[in-house]
Amino acid sequence: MDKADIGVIGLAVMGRNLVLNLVDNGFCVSVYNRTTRQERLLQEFLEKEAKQLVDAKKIIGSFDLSSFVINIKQPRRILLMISAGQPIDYVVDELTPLLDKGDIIMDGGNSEQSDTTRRYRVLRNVGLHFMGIGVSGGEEGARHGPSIMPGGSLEGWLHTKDILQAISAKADGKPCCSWIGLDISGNPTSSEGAGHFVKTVHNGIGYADMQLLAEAYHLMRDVLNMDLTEVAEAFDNWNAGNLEWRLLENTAEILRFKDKFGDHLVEKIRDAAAQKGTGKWAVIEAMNAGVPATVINESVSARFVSALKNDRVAASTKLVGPSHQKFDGNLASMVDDIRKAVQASKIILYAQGFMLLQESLPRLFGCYLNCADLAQMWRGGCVIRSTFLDHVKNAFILNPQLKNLLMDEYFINTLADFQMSWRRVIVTAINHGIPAPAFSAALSYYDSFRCPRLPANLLQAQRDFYGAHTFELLEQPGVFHHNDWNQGKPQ
Ligand SMILES: NC(=O)C1=CN([C@@H]2O[C@H](COP(=O)(O)OP(=O)(O)OC[C@H]3O[C@@H](n4cnc5c(N)ncnc54)[C@H](OP(=O)(O)O)[C@@H]3O)[C@@H](O)[C@H]2O)C=CC1
Ligand SMILES: O=C(CO)[C@H](O)[C@H](O)COP(=O)(O)O
Repeated sequence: MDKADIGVIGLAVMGRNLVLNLVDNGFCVSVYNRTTRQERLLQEFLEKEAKQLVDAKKIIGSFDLSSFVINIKQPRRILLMISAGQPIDYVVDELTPLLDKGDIIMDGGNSEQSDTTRRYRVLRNVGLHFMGIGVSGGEEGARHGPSIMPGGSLEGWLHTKDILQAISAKADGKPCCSWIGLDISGNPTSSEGAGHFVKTVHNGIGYADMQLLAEAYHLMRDVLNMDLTEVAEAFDNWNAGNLEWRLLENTAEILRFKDKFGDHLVEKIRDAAAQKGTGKWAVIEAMNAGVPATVINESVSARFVSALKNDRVAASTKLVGPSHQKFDGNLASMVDDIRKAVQASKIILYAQGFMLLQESLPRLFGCYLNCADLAQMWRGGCVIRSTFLDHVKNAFILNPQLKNLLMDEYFINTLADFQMSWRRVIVTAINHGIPAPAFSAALSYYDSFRCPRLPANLLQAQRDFYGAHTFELLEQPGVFHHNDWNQGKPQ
């Protein structure tokens, strides 16, 4: 029997679909799932999904790790699609003695960038190439073409590029998978945990994309009193307009979905959002980097607040909001204002996300990012894909040194056009006592960023008052002063 081109460990939702995708693309795959559920999962996979393939012989199942390894061509390319965290260390520890120098291990899960950097370094010392590759697109993406964000060992990439680009999504005929990590001259370089960091920020952006649509739905349902089918229609119209956005399309489908009782299922789902950690990691890194990623921050916090379901229900009987008012404006024009609030907030979100990436890659991994290439990578396959990314890509093509997307002409003009709608939406939300944390955080950032004189002079004076932390004068930047604010009086 021919040896496999690649091995995949982990046959849950992502792993099994990636295997099918690999076979569709002509690759022969060695597959393995660990002991506990191994027999059932592997047997089930081999007998059901794999059998339906035209070329089922291209899947070689193994019930032990050493046969799995022996069945792969050298240098071996092994993709881990298992739960992030300790399982990766367990499997890497088991695999390492079975491998030869020059073999490649790719972690396709949602691992934390610092873990990936640690594993990359340990494995490099024993002659193995480790790559952290962010994979996005869920089940459908894995099956038909995900967005893939590979980082880590450059040599590993040279041996896996053809496979990863073949199975990735394509946008405008180009693969949504290219190397993360450039040196100062723009040449590819090894990048430790950079691929997983990019995936983390991608997920943070995903949390905020979802939150913006959730806020739009909340306002339409509870202020505009729209039926969910009408909300779905509005989302479809936005999607058909200039906001072609997969999440919008999926959200409209969710809103329209009725259960066997003829009720909208979404209204029966407990309003307490879960999270596995990637959004939070993005916020933590933004804090470490000193980059204001306020829209992601509010989106992560909104999930935390939602999870306080019992406390919120109790508070709702005690804490008072504005008295109920009927919306007396023009419904169609408020729906359009909400669309513009979503789009304007999205611009702020992506400006913050790209700033976080540009600031963090050199600091954390000693490498740089081609932002236009990344926008292309996110253009297909992944959960945040939308035509909006074309504008992001164009902005970075026009100016590869662009530090903040808000300084791009297209975004300057769009924000100028949309800002009054955005303000009206937030005022309406406030007057009706409806939370709009992501819309509001985005607008506050916009107003702060365009404000030439913030009240931070007072913060500096306060710091100096209580802690002699010093301040600069407008006329003497770089020179630090301390003032005796209470002029010797005891405090
Ligand atoms: N689901 C999604 O939409 C997406 C998921 N991801 C990421 O991809 C990875 C895989 O996700 P998904 O397919 O959903 O599966 P899960 O995250 O549910 O992981 C299940 C797989 O991990 C294996 N596993 C768990 N613990 C161990 C261990 N200690 N040793 C060996 N194997 C172990 C399981 O084996 P067993 O069957 O024996 O329990 C199973 O194959 C995760 O990191 C996830 O965050 C990325 C993008 C999208
Ligand atoms: O990685 C993913 C998509 O690319 C995950 O599906 C998604 O982000 C899950 O995250 P959470 O459970 O925190 O909402």
